[in-house]
Amino acid sequence: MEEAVIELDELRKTFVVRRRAGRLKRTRHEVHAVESISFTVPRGEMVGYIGPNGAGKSTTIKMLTGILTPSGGRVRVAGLDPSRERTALAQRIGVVFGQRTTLWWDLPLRDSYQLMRRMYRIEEPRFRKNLDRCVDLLDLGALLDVPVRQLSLGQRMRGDIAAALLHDPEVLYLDEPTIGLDVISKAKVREFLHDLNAERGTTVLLTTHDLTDIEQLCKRVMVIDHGRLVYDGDLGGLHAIGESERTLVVDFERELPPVSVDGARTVRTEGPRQWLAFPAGASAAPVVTALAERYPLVDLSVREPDIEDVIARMYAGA
Ligand SMILES: Nc1ncnc2c1ncn2[C@@H]1O[C@H](COP(=O)(O)OP(=O)(O)OP(=O)(O)O)[C@@H](O)[C@H]1O
Repeated sequence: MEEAVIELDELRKTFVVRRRAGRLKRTRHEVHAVESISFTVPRGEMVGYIGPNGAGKSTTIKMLTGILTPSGGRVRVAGLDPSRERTALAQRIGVVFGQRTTLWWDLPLRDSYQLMRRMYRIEEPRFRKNLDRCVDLLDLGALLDVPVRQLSLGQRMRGDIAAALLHDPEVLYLDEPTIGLDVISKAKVREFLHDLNAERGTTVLLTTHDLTDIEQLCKRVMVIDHGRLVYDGDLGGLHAIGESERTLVVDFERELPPVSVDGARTVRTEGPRQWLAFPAGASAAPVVTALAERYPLVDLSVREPDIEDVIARMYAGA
């Protein structure tokens, strides 16, 4: 059997919050952020961990890193109990939060990496090797002497990914690694993660709102909602359950009544622009051909369903 690197067994986290109720009174509420989640991730797998806002994703990741202590259940990462053995675990995992940086704002990237080397006690040859590899594959050469605050979001994200990998972690948690990035930066980050997983066998748990990240990187996706695991399988299966749709955004030469073509339906019109929905599993080509034959097209683009949409449909169909 494949070795499990991440193991969760009926893991729970409840927060107690006190709210003001009147001038002096405070009432006590329990927030069940994670309610009995169980799953395992074998070594070398790259898994998507998705769900709507407030579903419990960050709380799970915080328990996997040891930042938060579970209220119940069991968690093991690389054979360690994260909250009890947090220091030992830190040597085995890497974490990247898209919305925050672990780098020193006023220091050049190079100096941040030196500080990481000391914090993680990485021997010089290993540090050199890993840094050279990241600099090469993430295109960081020209940025090493730039203070972090002067980097663009995409450059900073690449810098953060490198920082998380200098100590050769077996497991990498990525929380929204492509958020706010342009198309080229997204592609660069995805290609790097793909190669990292393929070449080094790093186990990756990826949280994202961008379904294309999952499509391009993960065979397996887990969906969490209201603190519970509601799906564990491949993305195709998720689309099938949710009967999700992609949207063709079409600009015509002039304002038209809602157009009609086989395989798609107009869901919105605004001036010369119309939005046509079609099944996510189908090709856009026949719809585009039919449109081009019958209507004066100026431009078009395809919009992927977002995760909220897929999950909402999953419930609607259930
Ligand atoms: N420290 C805390 N104290 C009280 N409630 C909390 C705390 N942290 C999270 N929560 C609550 O727990 C629930 C799950 O939050 P969590 O941040 O894990 O969701 P998420 O899936 O990561 O959401 P997002 O996609 O918005 O980041 C939410 O209802 C949130 O308000």
